[in-house]
Amino acid sequence: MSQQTAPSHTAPSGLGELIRIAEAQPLSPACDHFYFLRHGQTGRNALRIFQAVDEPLSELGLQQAARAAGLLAGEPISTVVCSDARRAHDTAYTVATTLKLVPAAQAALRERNFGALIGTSSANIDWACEPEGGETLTQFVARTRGALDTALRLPAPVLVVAHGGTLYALAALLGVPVDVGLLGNAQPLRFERRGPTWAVTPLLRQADGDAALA
Ligand SMILES: O=C(O)[C@@H](CO)OP(=O)(O)O
Repeated sequence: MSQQTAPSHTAPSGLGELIRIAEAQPLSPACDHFYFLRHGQTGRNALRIFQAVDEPLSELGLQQAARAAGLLAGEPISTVVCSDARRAHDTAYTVATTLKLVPAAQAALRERNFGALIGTSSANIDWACEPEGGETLTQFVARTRGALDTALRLPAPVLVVAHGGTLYALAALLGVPVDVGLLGNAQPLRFERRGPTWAVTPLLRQADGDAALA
């Protein structure tokens, strides 16, 4: 799983706009900690192409999901909630099975709908763009905020399995600085309340290559 080059960790274009929108509507979960997992790699992640909801995990993605399941197996997780996009659901199912849970799939946790950009290169992604037939950044942040607010009211600790965009929005909604190095596929993260602020700790500090980052 480490045959690719190390990630460059360069923040994508338009991320500041996403953060500005999210920070104006902060999220205040009642729980004191939860977990987040971006899905395993897909073939289109590796090629850096915007993908549809039916994109499956690649062979590497399946291995990453199994690795994440092993890392999360020792955590006392009570609820697994996931995006209903195939790549997130299949990752969540692998992890939840190890935890003897069943993931609850939510369309509201999907990645931003990039509309007409789906099928084109995401190498120079600009989160501030307004793709034809897709969601605006404001719409995406509002939808994601609502889905996360609902998910984090479920029996704790909760594991959310979703997307890179979900993680950018989540971090900004909690006021946690975005570390692009945490965006690699299937790297389990623990979010924890520390007084009035939140902190994020990776359960795995291993990236499988920047091809998966967008
Ligand atoms: O489509 C992508 O390349 C990214 C964008 O962040 O989404 P996902 O995390 O679903 O791979």
